[in-house]
Formats: sequence, structure tokens, C-alpha cells
Amino acid sequence: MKEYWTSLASLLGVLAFCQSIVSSIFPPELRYAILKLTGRLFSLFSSYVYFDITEIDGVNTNELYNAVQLYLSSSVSISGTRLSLTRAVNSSAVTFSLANNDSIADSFNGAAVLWEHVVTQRHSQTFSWRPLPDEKRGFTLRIRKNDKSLILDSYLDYIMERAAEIRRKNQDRLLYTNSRGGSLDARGHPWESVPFKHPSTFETLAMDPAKKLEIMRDLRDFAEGQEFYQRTGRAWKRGYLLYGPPGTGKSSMIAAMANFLGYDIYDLELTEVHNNSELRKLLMKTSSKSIIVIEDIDCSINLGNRKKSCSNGGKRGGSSSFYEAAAAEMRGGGAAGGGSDESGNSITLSGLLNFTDGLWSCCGSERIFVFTTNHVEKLDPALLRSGRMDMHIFMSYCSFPALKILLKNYLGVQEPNAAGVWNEIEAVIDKAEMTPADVSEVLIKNRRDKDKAVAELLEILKVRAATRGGIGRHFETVEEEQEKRAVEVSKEGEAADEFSGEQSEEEEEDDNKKIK
Ligand SMILES: Nc1ncnc2c1ncn2[C@@H]1O[C@H](COP(=O)(O)OP(=O)(O)OP(=O)(O)O)[C@@H](O)[C@H]1O
Ligand SMILES: [Mg+2]
Repeated sequence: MKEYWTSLASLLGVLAFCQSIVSSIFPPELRYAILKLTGRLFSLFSSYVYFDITEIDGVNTNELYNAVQLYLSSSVSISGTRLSLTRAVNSSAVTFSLANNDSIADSFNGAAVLWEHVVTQRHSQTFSWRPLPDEKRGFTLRIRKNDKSLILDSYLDYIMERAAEIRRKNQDRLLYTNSRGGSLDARGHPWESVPFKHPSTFETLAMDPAKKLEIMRDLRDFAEGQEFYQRTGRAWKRGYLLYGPPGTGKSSMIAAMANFLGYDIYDLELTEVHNNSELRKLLMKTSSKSIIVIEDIDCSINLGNRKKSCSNGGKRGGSSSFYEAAAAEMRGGGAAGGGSDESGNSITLSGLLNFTDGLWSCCGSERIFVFTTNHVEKLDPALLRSGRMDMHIFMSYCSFPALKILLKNYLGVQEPNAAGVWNEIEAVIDKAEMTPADVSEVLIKNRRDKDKAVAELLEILKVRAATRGGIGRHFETVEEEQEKRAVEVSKEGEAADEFSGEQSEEEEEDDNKKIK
């Protein structure tokens, strides 16, 4: 062993001696040429091939460098011994990366590769339109010559994909709004954004578990469906209509969808959009992997008179239905659809549907449109056909299975302690027609005393069930809601007829009196 160390030390000594001779005898240019030649000779006999991926390629940032850095961050965190830690702006996660001049082994399809992070000082500042960093950074990838064709292309593609995934996971998602109207920011963007931190998830969402699973499956199929949409020639987008009374979780569902898929949200305020071309610009500036939301679609916009006042409890837009007016536009060849008001606003249904439905829908991919409404019965059936809104989701009053989820969320209990309470709640909950928002209020107020919370909830449920007795039927489909509405309208019509009939009888009497 001792002999081994002695011979290694003497070998290193010889190398150092040779290096000092080369440095002292040869001028720098020749030294560089000798090193290059040695490198060439070395690579000729080497079984490896090397690829340099520099951070800055000319003056452009090399996307591949950033991707490799992110990709390696997921593996160095497990196996590295010296790591760099960073936390990007708008991010709540810390990222690991390979420290300077450190290396790490990886494998792909059975082939071993070695990554080295090479950092050197930039000596002379070469001319550039923008200042370059003091350090020259890059990755060197070492692979076996035999593996070159086997792994190179697919390995780099794989790295790009993985990096995009990690970036999405690390970065906080954003909530965009067009509340600034049509004006653009300094970078020419019409959307304003804030980090999206809504805590709602499918786990915390109180609704029928089977329905929840169905929605989650649908969303997952959509997100993983790139190949399917490509093959079938369909634009990679999906539309959801969420409808139901206020406080049943429509907005919470949108947040849960975004958190489930890791998508950004674009909250499209239609009352701020002045015309179709503005709408087109807004929608063109949305990114893929996003959910475009139009809340309260029935009163978002009044094509006849687009004032922002809304008779619907502070909801957006005017009281008349956007869809009713828009449907009239479709049927009547644009009379209502012109949508111009005194202020020159002209947004039409076709402008919106061109993006959800028409040719423009394929500009940008992997996008979900979500429309919400409290009054599905007001929507024109022609506007609810498949393809526009692929899934109609009824957010109902709090059901028994939904209540179980709320009890678990707020009180941490699976079942009430007192015997019999469970059955009593189950007996009245549907009749009581309480929204999950109302139930949540009661549970939050009494969250320190679980038994009191459950007892108070039962009391309220009983009172509400008694006052609302018999109404407890839920209209689950858009068609049912619309049928119900049609019956109401025809009853109103009959009442009006009767009223006008009575009047005419009275008038007849008057006339008779006059004649007499
Ligand atoms: N299904 C639900 N599951 C869990 N929490 C819910 C649910 N529905 C309502 N909530 C609670 O009630 C509050 C209001 O719900 P949300 O804003 O999602 O209702 P909404 O249906 O969008 O109402 P609106 O029609 O008025 O916009 C939420 O903050 C949430 O805490
Ligand atoms: Mg809402």
C-alpha cells in the first residue's frame, strides 16, 4: 500500500514538472494549441463523447441549460453531497441544484450518463448588447459513444418535459384578471396577475363522492389526453358549466380544479371587455394549462344595455341573461347580438364562442373553460350543447355525504358522538335545503365545542326543514331545471291570461252599464 502511494506521489510530481516546463517554454498561444491537441488525441481514444450546454448561447439565454438545471435539481436533492439552494420569486418551494464544478451520475433507458456543472470566471468582457454575468456557467454531459444515437434526442426531450413539470410544481400558480379593462401593461399584457393560493381541494370540497370522482377522472383524462385530441382532430380544450344556488361551492370547485391540475386561472370579467377584438386579444394572451373562468354568466353581460349594475344580489353585469340575448343573436341573425350600446360597446356571443368553440379555440392548447351561473333555467338550451360545455355540474344544497366531509374538515369528526343524532340529521338534511356555506358557518362558529356544533346544526336543520317542508326536491340536470322553469313560465302565462280575462269581463260590465 505504501509503495502505491509513493509511486502515485512521484507520478503527480512528474506531471507537475512537465506542466511547469510547458508553461515556461511555450508561449500562451502554443500552450493552448498543445492542450487542444492533447484533448483531441484523448477524445480519439476515449470511449466517451462530451456535450457542452452553456448558460448563454451568444447573447441568448439557453433554454436547455435552465431545463437541465431544473431536471438535475430533482435528482441531486436525493443523492448530492454539496448543493446550491435557490428560491425563485413567486415560489413557495426551495430548489436544489448542483454546486459549481460538481458532477452527478444519471441514467436513461439503461445508459449511464454523467453531468458536470462547469463554472469559470469570464475574463474579458466581450462586446454585447446586454451585460453578461461575471461567471461563465455550463453543463457538460458525458455519454458513451455507443449510446449517442440511442439516448441523445429522447433524453434531451425527456429533460425538457420533466423540467416543465418541475417548474409548474415549484412555481405558485397565478390568478389573472382583466379588471384593468383593455389597457396593456409595460410588457404589452392585458392581464394583471397575483399568486393564486386558494386552499380549496377536491378533498375539502363537500359534495357527493361519486360525482367528485367522476369530475376528477374527467379532468385527469383531459390533462393526459394530448395524444387523443391530436388523433381525433379535436381542439385540446374542455368546457364545464357549474350551476346551483349561491354558496354551494362553484367558486371553490374552480379553485379545486386549478389545484388538482396545477393550472393558472384567468378570471374573465366580461363587463370590462368592450368589443370582440378586445376579447380576442385577451384570450390570445392566455397561456396553455389554464382555466378560463366566466362567473355568473347569466348576468355577466347585458347585450342590450351593458351596464355593470346587477339586480342579482351584487352579482356582476345586468339582470338580463347574456345567453338569452346571445341566443336571440344566433336565431335572429344578430339583432340582439350587435350588442352595441350608447357607449359603443359591441361584444357578441359569436366573439366568445369563436374561442370556446370555433377556429380560434385551437389557438393555445390544454385550456379549460368554466362558466358558472345561479340561474341555469335562464340559459337557452341551444347554447348548452355538447362541445360548448362538455360537462354540466350541479352544485346542490348540502347533502348527507357532503355534510360528512364538512364535519371532517371543520370539526375533525367522522360521526357525531351522540347516538341517534346521525339518523336525525340524515332525516332532515335534504328537506332543509341548507347550502354548504350555511353549514360551514354554523360549524366554524362552534368549532371549539364539537357536540354543541352538531346539536346547533341539527336544530337549524329541523327548523328549516319544517318551514320548507316538502320542497326538498333537487333538480339535478339542466334539462330538469329548464323544464321546471318552462312550467313556471306557462303558469305565469295562464295567470296573466286569467287576469286579462277578468279585466275584460269587468270592462264588459262597465260597457253594459254605460249602455244602460
Ligand atoms: N361544496 C362546498 N364544499 C366546501 N365548502 C363549501 C362548499 N360550498 C361552499 N363552501 C364554503 O362556502 C364559501 C362560499 O362558497 P363558494 O364561493 O364556492 O360558493 P359559490 O357557489 O361560488 O357561490 P356564488 O354563487 O355566490 O358565487 C366558501 O368559502 C366555502 O368555504
Ligand atoms: Mg362563486
